[in-house]
Amino acid sequence: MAPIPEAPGISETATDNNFSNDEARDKSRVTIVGSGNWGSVAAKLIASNTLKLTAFHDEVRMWVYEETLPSGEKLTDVINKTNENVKYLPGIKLGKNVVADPDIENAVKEANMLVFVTPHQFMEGICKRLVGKIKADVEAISLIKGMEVKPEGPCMISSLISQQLGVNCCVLMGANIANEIAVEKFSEATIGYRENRVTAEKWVQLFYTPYFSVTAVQDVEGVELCGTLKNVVALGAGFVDGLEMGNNTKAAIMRLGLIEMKAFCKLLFSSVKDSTFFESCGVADLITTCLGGRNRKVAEAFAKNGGNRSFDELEAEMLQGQKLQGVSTAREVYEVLSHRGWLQLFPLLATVHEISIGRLPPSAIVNYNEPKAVRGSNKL
Ligand SMILES: NC(=O)C1=CN([C@@H]2O[C@H](COP(=O)(O)OP(=O)(O)OC[C@H]3O[C@@H](n4cnc5c(N)ncnc54)[C@H](O)[C@@H]3O)[C@@H](O)[C@H]2O)C=CC1
Ligand SMILES: O=C(CO)COP(=O)(O)O
Repeated sequence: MAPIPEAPGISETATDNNFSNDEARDKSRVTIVGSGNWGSVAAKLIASNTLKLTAFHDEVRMWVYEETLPSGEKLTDVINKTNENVKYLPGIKLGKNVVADPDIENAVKEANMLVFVTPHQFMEGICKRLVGKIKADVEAISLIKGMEVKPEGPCMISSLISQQLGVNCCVLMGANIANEIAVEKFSEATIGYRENRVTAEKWVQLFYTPYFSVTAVQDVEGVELCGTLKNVVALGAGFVDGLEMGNNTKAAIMRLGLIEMKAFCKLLFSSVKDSTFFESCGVADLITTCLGGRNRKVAEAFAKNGGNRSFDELEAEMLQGQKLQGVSTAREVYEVLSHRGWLQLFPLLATVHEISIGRLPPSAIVNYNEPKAVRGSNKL
């Protein structure tokens, strides 16, 4: 699939004030559900484009899971006063057209386009709260890296959104460490869409900037599973760093991880395309997360402490409210592997989970005496 031409209409510069009532009614309203580190950067990207593009209302609403700051002020009030998310993205102006809203129902009720970007463990509850509260023809996109495991099998977050809310849901994943994009360092991203290319093009328009290059591919499952699984491999990379095993070992983990990611994707969804692994959502996200992500960082500390301090404890201490996705994803992937009798086929993904729950020591990430991981992964 050829990339969609870069951000059609990106140079248009009209604002809401230039339009008649009819034209204003045709414009899409965007709401972001989530306001963490990546959620806030997504707000900045989108808000810079809604000001420029005639297809969108200027205002971008951002639902904030309300909390009280040490100063005693509400986070939402501070964001609206300073135009900064002082807790999750300090020092970065979001754009004056971003409005923080602690009331989720109010935040979504006028939206035509919903951008979901919360840690994946909160999405089931959020979807339940949104049933019957959104417009009938809403388009959604998920930036969330993770999945749920139900008795009937794994459920990707985009499917959860589609099923619970009855909406079409694209995904956007990629080598996107939020703090780097926040300071406008160049990154690429991949949008996965199911059938509607026109909608995918609208999402490309909404996100694209000269420093954020977005390509759309027709492979929702492949894009979303790559973004989800690389967080598990990144824990493995972090264990290697914590044990000071060096770059060659880390490269081996990334290579074996990519093989298992691809095999897992294809076993779950035969439609997943080989080419997706070469998009930003595939190999590039794997590399950046294994080099500079939060999952890597906390896993490094876990291994340095010999597995004696839990991930929950380290997450709370090191991330100040930001959330890891890899540990719960490793558990969810492990559940799928055990349930389907695939544990032997995915030694790296399985071992990461067993280390993270303390069943194996961090050094098991490369078990030289019993090189099962290497043999098993190469068979896939
Ligand atoms: N930060 C990054 O560099 C990137 C993150 N992502 C993905 O984006 C998703 C969201 O991550 P971030 O925006 O970084 O979030 P984060 O980890 O920075 O922040 C945690 C967020 O969860 C909220 N929260 C806490 N308790 C909650 C509850 N009970 N219900 C609802 N929300 C609650 C907090 O208010 C905060 O907004 C994740 O799936 C992550 O993997 C994807 C690409 C890059
Ligand atoms: O998904 C990410 C980069 O694309 C961020 O990964 P971490 O959550 O490990 O920081």
